[in-house]
Amino acid sequence: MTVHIHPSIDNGVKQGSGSFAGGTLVCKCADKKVKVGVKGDVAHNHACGCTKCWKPSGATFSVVAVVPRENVTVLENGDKLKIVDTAAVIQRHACSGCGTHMYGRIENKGHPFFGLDFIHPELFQESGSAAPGFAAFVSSVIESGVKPADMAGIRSRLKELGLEPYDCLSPPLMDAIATHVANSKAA
Ligand SMILES: N[C@@H](CCC(=O)N[C@@H](CSCO)C(=O)NCC(=O)O)C(=O)O
Ligand SMILES: [Zn+2]
Ligand SMILES: [Zn+2]
Repeated sequence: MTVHIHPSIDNGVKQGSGSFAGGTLVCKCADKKVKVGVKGDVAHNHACGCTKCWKPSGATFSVVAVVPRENVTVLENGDKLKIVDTAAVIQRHACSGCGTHMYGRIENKGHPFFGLDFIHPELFQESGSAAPGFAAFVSSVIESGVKPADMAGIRSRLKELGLEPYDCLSPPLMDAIATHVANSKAA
């Protein structure tokens, strides 16, 4: 069985240049494209199996990373952006023309990841941004219709690609969340 994870990594994970200075995210509309500028490189890039992150056609996983929110600026056709789910922790601003999620923003100041926006590096018109380094919410692909029997093959392929599979976030990110919670309780 051929396991498709995501078109940007199915032929191997291409490492970033290490000096990506930022770029422009572009939606998939034929005209009046939404363009979003991002300063600097991305961090914590990962494949995400959750049902909420945007996946291109045919992908089982999304590829999603974070950048400081102050580094994100809507450049063109921002009037086409609509929040997918205003009740979600991550408010995903999607193009109403093509459905592409252009950036996801956390507005809850108490959230461990407040200050970071979620973006999809494959939308950069420039190459060289940091590569994905792990896979998160892997079991969640079952919620999107993947058969439980296919999970062993999916985890095996992720490992082959060098993306350690986790059913939540990576240990460093889970530690960061727990540290934030502990500090909030202590305060
Ligand atoms: N099983 C659920 C999991 C959804 C989920 O918790 N997703 C994470 C990771 S998104 C990027 O890594 C999350 O933080 N979600 C917050 C939000 O989406 O607002 C499912 O698959 O739906
Ligand atoms: Zn669009
Ligand atoms: Zn996700």
